[in-house]
Amino acid sequence: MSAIHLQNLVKTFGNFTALKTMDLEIADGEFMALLGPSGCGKSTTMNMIAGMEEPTEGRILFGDRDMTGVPMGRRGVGFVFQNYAIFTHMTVRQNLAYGPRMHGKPKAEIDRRVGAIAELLQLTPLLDRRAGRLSVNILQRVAIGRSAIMEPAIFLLDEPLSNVDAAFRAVMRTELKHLQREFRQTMVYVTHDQLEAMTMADRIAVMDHGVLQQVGTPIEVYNNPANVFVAKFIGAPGMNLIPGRPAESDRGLVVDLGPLGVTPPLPDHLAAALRRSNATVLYGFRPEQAAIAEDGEGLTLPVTFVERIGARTIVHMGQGGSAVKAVFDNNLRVAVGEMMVLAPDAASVRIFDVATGKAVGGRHG
Ligand SMILES: Nc1ncnc2c1ncn2[C@@H]1O[C@H](COP(=O)(O)OP(=O)(O)OP(=O)(O)O)[C@@H](O)[C@H]1O
Repeated sequence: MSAIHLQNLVKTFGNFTALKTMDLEIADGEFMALLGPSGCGKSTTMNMIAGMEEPTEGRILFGDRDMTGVPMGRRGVGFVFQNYAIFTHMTVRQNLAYGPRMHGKPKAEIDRRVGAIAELLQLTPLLDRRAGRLSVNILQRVAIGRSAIMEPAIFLLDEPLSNVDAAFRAVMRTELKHLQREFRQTMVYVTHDQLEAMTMADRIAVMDHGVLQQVGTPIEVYNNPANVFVAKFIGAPGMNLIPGRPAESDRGLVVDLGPLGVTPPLPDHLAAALRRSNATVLYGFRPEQAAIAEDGEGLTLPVTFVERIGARTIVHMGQGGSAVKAVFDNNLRVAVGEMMVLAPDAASVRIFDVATGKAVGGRHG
């Protein structure tokens, strides 16, 4: 039985539909990220799970219990928002102890829980400091601790790291994952940051414009995006997508990319799927999954920009409206204006139908 089951949820505000039929099952103990750009309906979904909003249509089940219409306070969920809610006149210890105290827990139990959660979130040295004097980073950590200390079976976090600085965010990604494993919680985590989703989540629900686009493990959504939106949104940089037409060659089916040349032959399953249609397609490959073609056979493009980011070099290429990026290590010597011949890794190539935006050829290995 799933811990949370969203059944055909719809949410409208007046005549605006923020969520168009969301159907999602979250397993017990699973870390599920709701990922998508601003305004895609992530928070609306989360607020309905928490009980802050009621769905216009559909049901929300926790286990086999229908929670639709049950007030927030009786759903037994922990909730952490982007903007931490902390009592600034209290110490960190008093903030952490607040929930268990309100629930009438015995002092020894409160002390034990405060000690454990402070240790987990590295707050032990700060326990007797007044919250009002602490940095935003630490306050968000206290806010997470204050919710986590209630040991909720379902823990909802809505962009909890968006106000903290980058270095601290990296630390917190590890700590939150650790926290979730420690307490074996079902965690639903809203973010627009694919790095957060990719590094922490067991599965990711990718959303756009109020529509669930794909649900899968981080590696599934990276390797096998269901459509063009997911292909572009996941990955940094996102997948290269070049318009072209399938064409027969003496070596098998290829894609004619116009001024960029002709691709290497497609793997059999893609060729078979494409032969059935005469569609215009997008030829997709990840910037990390292409090499410089030593034999000179591949997509030929002029270099327009070279970005050197520590260990990686991102080479931007472009011609006739097609922009392509490729990622190499930092040993690459290349200059703007040079022609580059790229050979995408055949097994990683993905094809999308231009008309529907959907991946062609089903799932890949
Ligand atoms: N109470 C409301 N009344 C009217 N429109 C709303 C309301 N709440 C949300 N919306 C609209 O619904 C859409 C989805 O909002 P939601 O907050 O769920 O998006 P989001 O994916 O969480 O984005 P963000 O990260 O920007 O919060 C947005 O267009 C938003 O303006």
